[in-house]
Amino acid sequence: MTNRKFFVGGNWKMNGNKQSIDGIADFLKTGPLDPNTEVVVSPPACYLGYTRQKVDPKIGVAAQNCYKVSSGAFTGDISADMIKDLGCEWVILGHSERRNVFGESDQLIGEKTKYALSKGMKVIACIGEKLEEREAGKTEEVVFRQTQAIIENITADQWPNVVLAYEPVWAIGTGKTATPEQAQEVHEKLRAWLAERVSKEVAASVRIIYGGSVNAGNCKDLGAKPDIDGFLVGGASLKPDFVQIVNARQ
Ligand SMILES: O=C(COP(=O)(O)O)NO
Repeated sequence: MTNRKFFVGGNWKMNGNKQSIDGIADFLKTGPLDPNTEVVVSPPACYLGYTRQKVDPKIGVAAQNCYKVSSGAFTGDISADMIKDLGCEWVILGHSERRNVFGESDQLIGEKTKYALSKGMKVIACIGEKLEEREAGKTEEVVFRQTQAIIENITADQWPNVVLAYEPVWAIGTGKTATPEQAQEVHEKLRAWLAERVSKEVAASVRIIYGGSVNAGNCKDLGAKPDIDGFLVGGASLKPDFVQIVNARQ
């Protein structure tokens, strides 16, 4: 295996309440969690402070989005400064639901990435093709285009604060998980592309994690692939099975 620390994120999306967060905090405390896995959970913005207080300090807390400036007339949005003010250091950017439900462009996601990193945040940057794009043989074209808009906003010293999440849209919330071979193929090609476009060092060190219907039953086979450095888990991160996913490499 590589020297990239295995990384498992739990994207709770627009789900939960204080009582359910208490339950998640409890099963995470019980674990036991593999100490060799970096764990980050991501609640809805209104529960960032509560979650930060409730979960073990060793577990990171991520916002599910943020805007591209520190403050101003942007009703309904939040900034990296506010996320940090709540003691949270991570933010997920470019999730396919932000792209396809809320219309976020590659350019906006790139600007958000630049801003969040400039404020010292750690970023989980999401990419992934739609089913029709895969069926049209455009997976690489789409993934490379999306990643280009992200990497051009990252300076060399900021790369340790970046995790890339490949989340094929057709696998998200559908139960149609990419096979370990399908996911490995994209991760391997993306890493080779990064070696050309950024550097061999960045390509070798950046974590590329997979998201899309990961569960306790498929996480070990996925996690055994050399270029799959972890997961960004949706539905299964709300349940105690999440502990098994965190421990996929054990
Ligand atoms: O969107 C996802 C994946 O969601 P699911 O695990 O529910 O497919 N991660 O950010």
